[in-house]
Amino acid sequence: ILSCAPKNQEQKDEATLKQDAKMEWWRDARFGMFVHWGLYAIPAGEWKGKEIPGISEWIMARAEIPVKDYEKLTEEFNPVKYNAEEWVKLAKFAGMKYIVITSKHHDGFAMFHSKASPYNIVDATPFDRDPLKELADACEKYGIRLGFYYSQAQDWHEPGGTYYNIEQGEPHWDPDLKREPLMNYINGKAVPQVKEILENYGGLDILWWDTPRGMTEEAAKALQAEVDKYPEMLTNNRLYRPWPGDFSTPEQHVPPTGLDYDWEVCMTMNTSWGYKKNDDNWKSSESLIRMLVDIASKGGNLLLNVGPTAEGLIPEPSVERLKEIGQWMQKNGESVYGTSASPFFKLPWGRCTTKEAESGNLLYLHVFDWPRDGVLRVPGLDARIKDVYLLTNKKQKFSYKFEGEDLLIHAPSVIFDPINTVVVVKTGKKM
Ligand SMILES: C[C@@H]1O[C@@H](Oc2ccc([N+](=O)[O-])cc2)[C@@H](O)[C@H](O)[C@@H]1O
Repeated sequence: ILSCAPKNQEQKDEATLKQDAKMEWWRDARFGMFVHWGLYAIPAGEWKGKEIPGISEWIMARAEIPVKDYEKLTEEFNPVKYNAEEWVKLAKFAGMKYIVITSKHHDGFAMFHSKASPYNIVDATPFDRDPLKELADACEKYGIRLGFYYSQAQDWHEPGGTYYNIEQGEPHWDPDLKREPLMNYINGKAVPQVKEILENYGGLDILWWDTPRGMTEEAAKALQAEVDKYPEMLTNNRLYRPWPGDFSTPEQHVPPTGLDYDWEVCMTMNTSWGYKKNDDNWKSSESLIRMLVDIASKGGNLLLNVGPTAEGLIPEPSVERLKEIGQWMQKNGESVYGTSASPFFKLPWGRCTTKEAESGNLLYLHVFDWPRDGVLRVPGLDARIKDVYLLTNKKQKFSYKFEGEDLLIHAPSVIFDPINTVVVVKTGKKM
């Protein structure tokens, strides 16, 4: 018998209640936009006319491009079609509640105005605007929370920065980049830049570190000291392997049974995070909607990625999918936002999310495939049923009966949403 009543407050200790308060907006949000944007959008997966395999934001490493050659990309980076409000409005229409953008990725280039390093978009390119300042203003205007991704360890531009095979003692691919101790880079660039992004953009809601490769406790402590000045800001689990942060970050996969702490899946819509012109391995909007519901039914968040072009435009296939996701979320968002995980282990026809209602609970049954016999079986539901209706048309009621502990819902012949039909079961306390 599954009681879907959440653990009551008094059982929770002080620290847990504090963390719950800190995580509440994020847990309710469930859905955010990840943005990988930088110099790598220019080569877009090709170098000297050759297709470079793998994710495009790693082209400098994959193609072993010397720093002085990669730096030349700054001369032609001028995203004049960039319109922060367009991005934010698109995210908002899709039903996303927060945006996390790459302020600096592993290539070391800052997508914000940085006094700590001249290798930044305002001082090193013809584009004399700070795109992250404009994004922060647009997020403020449209009520979207904002986070910055910052590659704290890997920095392929700096002598002290780490790189992917440093832990194996391999040399950096650019022999001209004389190695220096990590703390030179941490104290000389990373800490000053983290100060800048935490102070100069209206206060961030999330700092999304990546990756702990080559990090030391000393370096992590130096960076964490800056974060501690913003106790309400969330951070992920990628600063320093032993430190969990506020949430974990499964990459490109959904944990089969969820995780028993806060977690957020980051996922591409195609294969590469950064813009890659020949990467057309696009996931369908149907699979992306069902993925969001699957993740919410297991108590997690989805951070869905876009890789804008060097002109500053979100690729059309991404725009199309975000609009289709938005059409579904406009009608069914109630069954995702502010919900908790399913009380059921596995449901043959779909997924379930729950929400506490004034006098009982709401079960949102997400029907991916309606049973051919027209009967929806909800196994082992120990609750008094108050109502069963279609989320998108509350007047559309469903008849039901119990067969033992299983609730059987009978579906009259109505047009269902082939992507995902949400049937709401309102339960009350057992008499
Ligand atoms: C979101 C992605 O994050 C990292 O890639 C990772 C990081 C961690 C794992 N991991 O822990 O499996 C895998 C890829 C980055 O290297 C990549 O470019 C992108 O930004």
